[in-house]
This record gives sequence, structure tokens and C-alpha cells, in this order.
Amino acid sequence: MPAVSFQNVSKTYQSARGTFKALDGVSFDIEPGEFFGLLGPNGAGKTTLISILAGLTQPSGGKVTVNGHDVQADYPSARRQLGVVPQELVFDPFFNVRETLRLQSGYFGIRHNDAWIDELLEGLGLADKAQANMRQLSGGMKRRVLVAQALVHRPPVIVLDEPTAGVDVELRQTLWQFVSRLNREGSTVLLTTHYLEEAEALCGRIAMLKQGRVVALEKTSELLRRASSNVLRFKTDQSLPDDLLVHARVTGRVVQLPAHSALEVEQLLARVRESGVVAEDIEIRKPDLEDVFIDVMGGAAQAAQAEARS
Ligand SMILES: Nc1ncnc2c1ncn2[C@@H]1O[C@H](COP(=O)(O)OP(=O)(O)OP(=O)(O)O)[C@@H](O)[C@H]1O
Repeated sequence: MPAVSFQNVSKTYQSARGTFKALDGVSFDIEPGEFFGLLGPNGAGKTTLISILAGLTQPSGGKVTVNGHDVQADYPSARRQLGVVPQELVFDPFFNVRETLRLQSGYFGIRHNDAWIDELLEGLGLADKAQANMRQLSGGMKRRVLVAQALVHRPPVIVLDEPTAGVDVELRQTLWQFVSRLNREGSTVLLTTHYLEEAEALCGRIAMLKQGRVVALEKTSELLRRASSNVLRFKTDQSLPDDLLVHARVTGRVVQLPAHSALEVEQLLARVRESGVVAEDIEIRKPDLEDVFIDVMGGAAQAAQAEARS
């Protein structure tokens, strides 16, 4: 039985400007013990899909199960299987950290949970903050409590929605060490993130969403292997001619261009020189998940345009 199963899930929002399809026939399964990444650009539908999984949003169609429990028909059982770390920081400011975690345990009907609460505090670098009042904590510390709160009932499926947006390196490392440990011990993890290098390092399998549809669903290693080209990378102070610019990923002085062969590298460099651009620190590297992401999203956009034209 899959840990999570999305079966033809759709979601249409009604607004003043009419109807909007945020999810359109999303189907995939996550197997027990997987570390699974859900990626997509802003507005692709990731948070909507997770809200449906968590029982916070009603789908317009389709079905979602967690360890066999339907998130709508059997919400309490499905919810018990899930530990959801939401994007926003929402807390009752009157409690301290330990009280907050005891309260959350009580919500799941769990008493005498202090041994596990201590383990969570330790694992998430909160041990010295157990007595601190929630309103005294920094944003990063609050986020750690949010993670601990999601895990108090030892859920077999952990859902992390952009857990590292705007958090410092130390918290990222603490979080990933702890979540990876839980994954090694058998927990299933579903992660959404905009940090593609994190997804590449952590996720065994990845689904990419674009405009509410799954446009890639593959093992991470397979996605990287299938990437069609290597990347020519150099630095320059000048702007590229338009014919190169359309294919380039430009970040400040750094220019990256896909190159399928040694001949293409030579041709690209010749074109760079010919246009008067001075390239420094030239290198050729293997594609990373960001290259694949851009490739898939661009390809999906072209396919959608072709479909619209036909
Ligand atoms: N309550 C709502 N009413 C109307 N439209 C909504 C509502 N919630 C989300 N949307 C729209 O649905 C689309 C998908 O939003 P969603 O938040 O799921 O995307 P996302 O992939 O999580 O994006 P991000 O990476 O920015 O968090 C967006 O276009 C958004 O504007």
C-alpha cells in the first residue's frame, strides 16, 4: 500500500474573475520510506495539493489517501498518519516550548510524551529553549518548534512545505540531519522546496508540477541522467547577444549555456568572441537539478503553447 496516493486530484477556485484550475488531474503515489520532492514554480499548485492532503482544502475531484485512509471520508485516521510542517508561523504566545508540545500531544490524545518531546528538542537544537516562552523566540527557533509540533505524535508520513524558506544555514543543517534520520528509521517524507540543490541532495524521487499538472515524475538520478546536455559556464561583464541570451541562465556575471557536444561548446565560444563578449573562468560542468527543472518547465511551456495552437 502506498504511504500517500493522489488519484486524479483536481481543484478549481472560484474568484471574482471567474474560475481558476489550480490542480488538473494530479495522480502519483509515494511509497513507504521514500524521501519525495514536490517541485514547481510559484503558483504551480504545490501548497494546494498539500492542503488537500492535510484535509485543510476540499478537492474539486479525485481522491487522496494516507496509508490507505481517505483524507476526506476518514479524516481523523488520515490526519493521525501525517505530520505537516506548514509554511506560516502560527503559535499561541502564552505557552513555553515544552507546554506547546505537550498541548499538541494532548490534541492527539497522547499523554506522558516527555521522552519523545525531549528527543525532538534535542534533535532540533531546542534543548536549552524548553522553558522559553514562544513569544521570546527568534523566527528560526519558532520554526524549529513548528517542526517539533508536527512530529509529536510520531507520524509515519512527514510533510514539509517550504521548511527552509528564509532560514539560516545552521537551522537547515539541523533540520535535514534530523529529518534524514527519521527517514532512515522508516518515515516517509514529502518535501516542497524552491531550493533545488536541497531537493537534489535529499530526494530519491521527484514530481514536478506546472500549472496544476504533473510534468515530470522520476527518480532524481534518472532525471539528472536524462538531462540532455552539459553546461558551458563563464563570467562576463558584457551583455550577451540575443541569440545566445534566449538559451542562457544568467546570474549576475555568471552565464550558463546548455551544450550538447564538444563541437557545440566551440561554436558557442566562437559566437561569444565574435559578439565582442569577453568570457572569463570558462568551465564545462555536468547538469544539476536546476538545469533539469528549467528544461522541463520550458519544455512544458512549449508543449502547452503547441496544444493551445492546435
Ligand atoms: N483560495 C484561493 N482562491 C483563489 N485562488 C487560489 C487560492 N489559493 C491558491 N490559489 C491559486 O492557485 C494557484 C496555485 O497556488 P499554490 O499556492 O498551490 O501554488 P504553489 O505551487 O504552492 O506556489 P508557491 O511556490 O508560490 O507557494 C495560484 O495561482 C494561486 O493564486
